[in-house]
Amino acid sequence: MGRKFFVGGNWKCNGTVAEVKKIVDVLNGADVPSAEEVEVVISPPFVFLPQVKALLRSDFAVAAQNAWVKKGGAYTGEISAEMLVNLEIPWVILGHSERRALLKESNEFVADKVAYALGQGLKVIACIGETLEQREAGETMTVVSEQTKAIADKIADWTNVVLAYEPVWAIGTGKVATPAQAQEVHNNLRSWLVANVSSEVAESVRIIYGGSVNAGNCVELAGQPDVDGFLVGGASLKPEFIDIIKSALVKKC
Ligand SMILES: O=C(CO)COP(=O)(O)O
Repeated sequence: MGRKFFVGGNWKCNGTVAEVKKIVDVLNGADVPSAEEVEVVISPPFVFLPQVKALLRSDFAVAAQNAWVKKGGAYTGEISAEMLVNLEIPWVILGHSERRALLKESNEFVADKVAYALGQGLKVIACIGETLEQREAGETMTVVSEQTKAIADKIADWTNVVLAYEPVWAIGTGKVATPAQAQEVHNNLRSWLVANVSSEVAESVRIIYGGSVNAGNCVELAGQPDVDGFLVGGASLKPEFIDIIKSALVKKC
């Protein structure tokens, strides 16, 4: 097996130069499992990416929170995948539910972004997840498999993809999915990948969970066999993010 535990910190639209320095200082001083045991990726807003990249310890990587769907040009306000590559930013988060909901990014648009970013050599954290209404209507698997299918239809190689299952009802709400709820969806996603992509991809792709992860709930979630890590929002701005990184050690038990 050997899926390396993955912990991403999505800072969303937060931070000042001084706050960024403070968070990076905490990360740089932390005693965490080695890069063999956990892959840590920090995702500040675009404007802070060069600052974070310059200051951050070398065993942690950085990610952008978005990228334009094709080659740059006359797209005011957008940031292209080529620019991220030029700045040596290795990762990008795509399809976050906040962008899907607020900026009306469709499954197809997100999939086009994933395909384009991969084609430029970026590694992608691709986000999927259902709303509360969809969960209550029993549509969770339909929704997440449609989101995943849109991506699967447009990419041939999953090596540089991490799939982030982030139920919308759990994001920023303090209402975390139970370990059983997360495990069920992750396991179903793996079965979907077996049936629709390949058993090799199903076995090797990391499926991480996001939505109100904190120091208090991360260990139990990390203990689930199909939870390969986390995408953390609010808690990634706080020192407790270190404890979340350390939950990687649960996999060794
Ligand atoms: O959206 C998320 C990470 O991308 C999760 O956010 P919270 O951890 O703040 O719920």
